[in-house]
Amino acid sequence: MVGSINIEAPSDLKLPFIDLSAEPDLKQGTPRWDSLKSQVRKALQDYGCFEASFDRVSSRLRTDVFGSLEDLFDLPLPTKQASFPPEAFPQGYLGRPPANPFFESFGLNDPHLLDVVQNFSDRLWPQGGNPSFSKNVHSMSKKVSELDQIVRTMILESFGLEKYVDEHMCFTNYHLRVMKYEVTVATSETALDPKTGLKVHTDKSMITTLCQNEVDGLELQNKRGEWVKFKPTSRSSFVVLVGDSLHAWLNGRVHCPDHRVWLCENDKLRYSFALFTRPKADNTIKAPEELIDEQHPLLFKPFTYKQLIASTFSQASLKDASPLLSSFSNVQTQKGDLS
Ligand SMILES: O=C(O)CCC(=O)C(=O)O
Ligand SMILES: [Fe+2]
Repeated sequence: MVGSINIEAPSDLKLPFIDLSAEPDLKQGTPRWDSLKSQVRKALQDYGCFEASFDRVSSRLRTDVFGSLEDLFDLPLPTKQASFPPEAFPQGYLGRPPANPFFESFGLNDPHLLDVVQNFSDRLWPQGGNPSFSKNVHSMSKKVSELDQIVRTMILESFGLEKYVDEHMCFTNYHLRVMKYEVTVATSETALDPKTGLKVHTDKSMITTLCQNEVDGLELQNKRGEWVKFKPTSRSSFVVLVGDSLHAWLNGRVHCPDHRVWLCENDKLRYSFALFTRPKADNTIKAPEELIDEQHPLLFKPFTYKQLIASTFSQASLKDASPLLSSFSNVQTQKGDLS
């Protein structure tokens, strides 16, 4: 929820760092798995997020993905705009919000499926697509979806909810958003802070898994209200964060962090890649009975993801947010809105 924004907050706090590398042997039931799942639970209770190292994504793939994103955003504006019809929203080119002309993004559903990414690339590069773009973005999305599934399995196990793991995996789908942030000097016409990136928001997803090029800027608020600047421990890591849907499904057991992007390096472009694990639109988010008792009364009446998005939309301040941001990111969802 939006609190007062303390820009001068101490910046020496770090996100918890959890090594989810496959080696040595990341298997359910091993002592390493059990120790990692406790770390994940603790991080999500305190911060609602953590930095994950995940060696299934090589540094080569990561470099290639960000190269592909540069190719994508460098396409001529009419090509980007014509790539998807407006009714495909939130897929395709999402433009530059009037309130923040230094930010642009694309969306794509099911990016872990190769034919979906190939179709996207055929639309953007009509002369034969862009095979390396498709290969890189598909491969990254697939591996990040594996990271999401490891994390969700750990979360459910850590709350004694292992019987719901299969159901949980079928309950959701994936949406990719890729973003470019330009840093520029504010002018009197734009009256924007030059460091504006992305306003404070919570994600509506279950889980969001993020990575960025070498330009930092993400800041997150822990449960004590302290802002933590994300300063990666490893340049090849990911940020895993809890969205409103998981917060509600776990009946408030984990923190759902407000976060924003606040650019500090004035001469560099920032690119980010975010895989949102979202409930399917008509699925009902209802906390399992194991998490409801006298000490933990039900916090949210059951709601569908579609209702969550609609409720967010209805509160949107459309004058200063793009349709994308107002529907998916930049408007807060108070507990009461869902009840
Ligand atoms: O670019 C980033 O690092 C964060 C993006 C984000 O918070 C979002 O798209 O919801
Ligand atoms: Fe976000």
